[in-house]
Amino acid sequence: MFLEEPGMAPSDDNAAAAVLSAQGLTKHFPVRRGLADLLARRARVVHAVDDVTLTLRRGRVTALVGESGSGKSTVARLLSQLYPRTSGDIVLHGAVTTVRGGRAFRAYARKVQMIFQDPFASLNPVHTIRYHLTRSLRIHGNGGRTTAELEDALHALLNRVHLTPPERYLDKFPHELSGGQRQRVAIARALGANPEVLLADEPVSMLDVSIRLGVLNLLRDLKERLHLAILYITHDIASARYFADETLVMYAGRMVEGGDSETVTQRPAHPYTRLLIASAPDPDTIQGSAHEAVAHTPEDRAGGEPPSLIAPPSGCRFHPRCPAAMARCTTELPPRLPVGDADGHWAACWLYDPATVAAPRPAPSRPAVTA
Ligand SMILES: Nc1ncnc2c1ncn2[C@@H]1O[C@H](COP(=O)(O)OP(=O)(O)OP(=O)(O)O)[C@@H](O)[C@H]1O
Repeated sequence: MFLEEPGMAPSDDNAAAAVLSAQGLTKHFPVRRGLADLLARRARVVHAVDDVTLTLRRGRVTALVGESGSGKSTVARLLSQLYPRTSGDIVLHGAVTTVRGGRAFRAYARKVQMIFQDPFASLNPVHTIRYHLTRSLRIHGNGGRTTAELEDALHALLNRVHLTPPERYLDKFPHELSGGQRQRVAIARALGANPEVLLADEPVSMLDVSIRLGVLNLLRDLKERLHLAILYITHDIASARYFADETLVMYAGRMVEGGDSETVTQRPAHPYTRLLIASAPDPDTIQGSAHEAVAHTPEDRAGGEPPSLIAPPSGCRFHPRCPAAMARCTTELPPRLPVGDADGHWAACWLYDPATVAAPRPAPSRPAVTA
């Protein structure tokens, strides 16, 4: 059997073991030069991802949350080594790993698999489910030596994603399945590699609301049974609370907050995380307020547009939209600062600098309206 049997609970130590991490991961995309650029002899770049550090652990889901264009998909593509990085390290089981196609990429992909947002586009319409899964099993050396072993492996994959009985699905074409079933096939195909890491880029955002929960529950089941390390990319912070152990928040290419999901979603510290939550209310009200200078008002929710990533704001990239911005936010990049007493909760925000806390409260940069 190439997949681990269910019911093998990992020890706490194993559950927390780091599998894949990013350290200072940075990706700048070159911008095609126009006449003005040529005359000025300048080469501009899109700062899609800057200095992202995160760790994916065995048997844990890490959510990466942020609005459209914040760099989430680029992080996933960097971690899957589909894109070369501008700088920073990707560390797999303690070793810095750089692969550029060929055999090394295949060996890497055996451990790190990606699931894409669109199950309609990710499966080839002219091939059956059997073809897609057989290909994955064979490429990764998990197809067995005989036809019977291959058939067993195919059945195991479909059982694993709860498409049962497998024979009902194996010879179907993608268009004969629903969106949720297709996404399950895409997940099964990823599992054909017997990976340790799943990078799931908005895996449910294109599915009907009614079937999203089923697919998230399946991913959770895989995390628990196969002890997968899962990166769950979403713009829906409420689903991160439900599904992820840890939540990381990105804004304009940078990580701005992180911690266990319950803390980040219920006691958000960074003004941007508060804005995200205010604009996508959780059914349970958000309790507590780490800093009362940030008002939850409709004005705050509507507060402006994400910045240009070609010329991102200096200092904290959120400062032009931030209701609590101070002078230093416009020039100094805030480091990760610990927040409150929840273990591991941090925010890249000067509000949590002990020097700021000790100083007299600054006036907000724009009028705060009391709700
Ligand atoms: N291949 C590319 N070339 C140039 N710019 C790119 C490329 N891919 C992404 N970008 C830019 O990088 C920034 C981050 O994009 P990315 O797709 O990673 O964000 P995202 O948070 O995943 O957004 P979405 O939820 O809409 O997918 C955006 O400004 C985007 O336009």
